[in-house]
Amino acid sequence: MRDIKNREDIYFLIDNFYKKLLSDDLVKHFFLDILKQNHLEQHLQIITDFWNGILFNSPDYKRNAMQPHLILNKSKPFKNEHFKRWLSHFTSSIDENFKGEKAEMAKTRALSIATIMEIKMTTNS
Ligand code: HEM
Repeated sequence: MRDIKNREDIYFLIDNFYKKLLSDDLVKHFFLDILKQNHLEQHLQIITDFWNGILFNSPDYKRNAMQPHLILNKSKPFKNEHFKRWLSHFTSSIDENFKGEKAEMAKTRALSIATIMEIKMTTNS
């Protein structure tokens, strides 16, 4: 198995990750608006840009990743079990396909951002 090496690999990873999220009854309700509006492809590209920035310092993602979650949390509360499931799908999507320094970096960063996100949600709601 090889490491994540470019944007194409990240897209492959994210596409795989979202297949797991969208077929999981515990978390799929968060994504229904995206599906309803037919925005899945656009969303996957945004998430790919985000990770391309984290792993390869690409400047393409210039938005605020925290904001849409804080807004969504008001109508669809995020609980610890959702974060745990999100992280487990993210981690398994990586482990099933990639191995190496970037693969480890992605898992570590996902855990730290998810932890911060969860804290922000419980202090803002
Ligand atoms: C329970 C866990 C999570 C769920 C259910 C979730 C769900 C979502 C949903 C539904 C959106 C679209 C929001 C919108 O456009 O209105 C979104 C956007 C996004 N999420 Fe998450 N998310 C979770 C955790 C995370 C974590 C931990 C990260 C980062 C490591 C992350 C990164 C992003 C990014 C970059 C966007 C795009 C924001 C933008 O529009 O610029 N998410 N997420």
